[in-house]
Amino acid sequence: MPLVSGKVLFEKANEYNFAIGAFNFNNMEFLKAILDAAEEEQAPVFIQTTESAIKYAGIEYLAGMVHAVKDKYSIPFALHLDHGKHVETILLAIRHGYTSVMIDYSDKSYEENLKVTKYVVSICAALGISVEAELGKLVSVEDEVVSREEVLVDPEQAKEFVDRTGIDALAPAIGTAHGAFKFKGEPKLDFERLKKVKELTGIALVLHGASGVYEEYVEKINKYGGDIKGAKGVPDEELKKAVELGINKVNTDTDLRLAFISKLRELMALEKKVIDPRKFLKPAMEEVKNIVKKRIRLYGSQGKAELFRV
Ligand SMILES: O=C(CO)COP(=O)(O)O
Ligand SMILES: O=C[C@H](O)COP(=O)(O)O
Ligand SMILES: [Zn+2]
Ligand SMILES: [Zn+2]
Repeated sequence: MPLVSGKVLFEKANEYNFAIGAFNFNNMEFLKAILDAAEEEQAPVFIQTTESAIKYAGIEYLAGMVHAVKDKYSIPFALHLDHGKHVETILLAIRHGYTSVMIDYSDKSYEENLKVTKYVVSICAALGISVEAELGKLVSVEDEVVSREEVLVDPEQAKEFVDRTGIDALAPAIGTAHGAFKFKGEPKLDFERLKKVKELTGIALVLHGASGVYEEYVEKINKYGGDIKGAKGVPDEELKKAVELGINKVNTDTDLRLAFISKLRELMALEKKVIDPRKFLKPAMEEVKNIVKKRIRLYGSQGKAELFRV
């Protein structure tokens, strides 16, 4: 199956109540690991790049690789721009064949977010490209001086935002944060808020900052020379509940990084004579593939490629 619009993925996941994995990549190793894993699981998937990924590799490389390999895969997948902070990047992504974009004006005023998101939707709608936007701020609320009301999504405002912009998917801030240090104390997602947003909008919802930050990787990294003590993520049970309550796309980047780096650190520490990068990168890539498969099963999207073959 060729690249598909994110619209198709969002619609089906919303209709059938499951979540599609969205995984970030910056290079060939991650891209191949993600697509191979999704193919083996027969799961639809979003492969996504941030602006900093584009800065790192160049969009020609990132999009070029995707377009070069797309026909090798039978699963439906979308090439998505993650956290597009500038309209220029949205246009760049469109020119390079991205089939889905996120316009992230969540750190600007509500009115500005509304205006720019609406503009992006007007462009993308004509091209059949899906648009994701974000409301609220992705900070771990417990270590904020500000109150939950100030940083988390306001469900009534979410409804108005969705109605006025015509977006395909919304990322509501419900207490998760990006990176390996999400919570100081107990993980706490605001499920009541999530439920309300779903009830009021009915739209496909996206969970950012969803990585599990699994102990095995954190321990291995610390054991072989790293120092990420105190790293903590979203427990699998919480994530499952979020999916049950209406999350349809789950963004994971940190877990892939942890899987990759833990293997790399281990091998670099143990294999002192090896200088062929592939001897390190191949097992690290396998580790990424394993975590992607595990996450796909957790969201309930394994085998769901079937739904798209009509
Ligand atoms: O939200 C993300 C990318 O947009 C990634 O979140 P994690 O840092 O939890 O993997
Ligand atoms: O927001 C998502 C990422 O986890 C951060 O990615 P980045 O380092 O490519 O900007
Ligand atoms: Zn954001
Ligand atoms: Zn994110």
